[in-house]
Amino acid sequence: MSAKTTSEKARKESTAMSSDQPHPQLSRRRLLGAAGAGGAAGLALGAGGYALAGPGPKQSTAAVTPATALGSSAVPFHGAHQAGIVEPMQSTLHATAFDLSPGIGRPGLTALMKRWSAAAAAMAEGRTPPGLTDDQVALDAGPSSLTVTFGFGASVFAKAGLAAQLPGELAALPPFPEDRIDRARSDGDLWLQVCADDPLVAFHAMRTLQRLAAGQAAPRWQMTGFSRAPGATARPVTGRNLMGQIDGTNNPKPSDADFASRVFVPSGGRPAWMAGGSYAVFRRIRMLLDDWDQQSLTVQERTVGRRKASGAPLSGGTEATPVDLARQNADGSLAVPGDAHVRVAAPASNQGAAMLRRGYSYHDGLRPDGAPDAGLLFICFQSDPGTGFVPVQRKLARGDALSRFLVHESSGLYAIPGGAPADGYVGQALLEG
Ligand SMILES: C=CC1=C(C)c2cc3[nH]c(cc4nc(cc5[nH]c(cc1n2)c(C)c5CCC(=O)O)C(CCC(=O)O)=C4C)c(C)c3C=C
Ligand SMILES: [Fe+2]
Repeated sequence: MSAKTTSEKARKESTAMSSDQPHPQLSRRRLLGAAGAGGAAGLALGAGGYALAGPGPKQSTAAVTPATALGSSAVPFHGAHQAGIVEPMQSTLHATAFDLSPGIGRPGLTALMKRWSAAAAAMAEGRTPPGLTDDQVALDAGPSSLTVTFGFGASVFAKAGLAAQLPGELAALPPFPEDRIDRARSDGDLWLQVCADDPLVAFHAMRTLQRLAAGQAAPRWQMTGFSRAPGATARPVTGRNLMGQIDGTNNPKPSDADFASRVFVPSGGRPAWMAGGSYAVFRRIRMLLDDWDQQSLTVQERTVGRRKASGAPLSGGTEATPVDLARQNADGSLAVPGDAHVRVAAPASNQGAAMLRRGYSYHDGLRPDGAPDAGLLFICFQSDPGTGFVPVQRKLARGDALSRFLVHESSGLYAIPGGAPADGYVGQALLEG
């Protein structure tokens, strides 16, 4: 099987982030060959010791032979969808927004997307990207499941002379009650989500892409997030957020019949250049952890609607048991309280609205009052934010018990084009359409 076929097949087989089973998505990650240059075959074991199928990607002579399965694990850059959406979350995130430099226009944006795509593809295989003297920050490491996901903000379309191509789905998010959005740390013409299982690999990729943009796009804001390190738990489990909750259980799963239509714009959808793409909502949500930590376990569990230790719904069962929103306690009260987060956010409470969440924790030290500047870099992907994030957040902002412990501080909405073809670049259908 060719590397391309392997990559496309693996993408189709991708599944959602949370599971208490060995993660099927790990089959999409491949080990770079240990034999060095020239496209050596993939190794037999993947991250966590799961079997991996197919040959490894070709390596240039500049490729490093990594020491461990974690470092060797590679996620293909090319495919029908961009990488970094359905893959299991890596442990480090850099989210960066850029603004185009004045006068760059469509030719400059096209050149930048070509350069960025070539660099991301090379780094995803553990190769030094073309066009730069490498800073050697990741010199000793393999790709460590590096993914780079590119997005276009609404503001880039007019700047690039592409106003007619602006999707209606990129209309500004409405203001939500209690929002405290810092516009300087929001929006942006371009958005990059860089994720990897090694912090130095993630930093190197983010920094390399920033250097490649010099003169054409300048960083507007940059944030760093973290998730669980691979291997920290005895078996793959759903991650926890900084409030201590198991977070990600009820994400849409690729095995759901409507998964693709919820997350991706179909081929034949509008606009045509977004086929295979998605829309990402980004929110920096600070947690009032000092207040949260003062609540009893009972209050904390009733706030979310799930047990803190196990993630099981208050209506009973285990983490995997569907939430029974109708279930009553012996005294006739609702087992899952009326304002519990899982009730208010559930598709059943929002005309079926759903999104694929892929958020990362952040911790940026202390605020002036001594409270932790910490929370969740909430990221979600959906085929239409108007039937995903927007109605759910509208409802949460009005009547969610968890919102009393949260402050939304920055916000962004980005069109995530479909994946780059093997010989192409991300955004090609827009920029050459
Ligand atoms: C607008 C969408 C959402 C925002 C913003 C949001 C913030 C947020 N959520 C948690 C913690 C949990 N969320 C959980 C479930 C859950 N959350 C949303 C949406 C938003 N959350 C949805 C659609 C769901 C699934 C609801 C369902 O169908 O059951 C959970 C429970 C476990 C899980 O299913 O993932 C937790 C815990 C935090 C801490 C937070 C902001 C910081
Ligand atoms: Fe949530």
